Amino acid sequence: MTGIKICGLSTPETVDAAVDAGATHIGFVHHEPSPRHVSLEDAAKLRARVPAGTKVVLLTVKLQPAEMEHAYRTVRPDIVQFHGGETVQWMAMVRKLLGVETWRAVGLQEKATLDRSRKFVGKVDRVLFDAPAKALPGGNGVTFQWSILDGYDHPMPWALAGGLTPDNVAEAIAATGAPLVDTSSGVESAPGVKDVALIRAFCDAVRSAGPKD
Ligand SMILES: O=C(O)c1ccccc1NCC(=O)[C@H](O)[C@H](O)COP(=O)(O)O
Repeated sequence: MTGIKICGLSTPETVDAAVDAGATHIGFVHHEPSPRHVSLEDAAKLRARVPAGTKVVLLTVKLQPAEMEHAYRTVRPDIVQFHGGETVQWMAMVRKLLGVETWRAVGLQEKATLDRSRKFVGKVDRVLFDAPAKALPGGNGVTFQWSILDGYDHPMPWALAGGLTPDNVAEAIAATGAPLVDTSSGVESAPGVKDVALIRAFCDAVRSAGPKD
């Protein structure tokens, strides 16, 4: 089955709705400029609601080493997602020292970026192909040209993000074969305000797209 990450959740009701709808991953954004920002303390409380079968992803943007460790120990996510141009060495160090799964977002505008993303093989556990950063590093609700991924022989686990909605996610899966899809803005009624009906519709649309390898 295609994995589903619902990102930028910030209330108990929407966390529960995403879990009930069948999300495989729940994302918490810890980045103050974002309308989806949650404090580490709130993220820890929300995290406690998530059952063991659903993975918790903590999004961070260029934290200092001590901040990163504090964030990890407070929230205890299953996965840390990097969104701020962190170096390969830094991400590999976090993965090793904290023993946590790590993902790296890659903004895709051209094929050459795909080739450059090969440097993450063996350094992080998954790359998340997203639209290029705008005002925010992520969560901008913008799609990128999925055809950039045509014929690409993925050398490591990956996920698709960027402007995915209940209306376009089945087409995105068919076009790219994404093993895991991620949405944030596409299941919101306003920036930072998640909509339970849209979360359910997104998860249903992914399932309707059928199983993927
Ligand atoms: O969502 C945010 O506000 C955000 C802020 C800072 C760094 C990353 C952020 N989101 C990262 C995600 O994984 C989003 O789900 C991904 O970029 C897709 O977002 P969208 O295009 O809105 O579906």
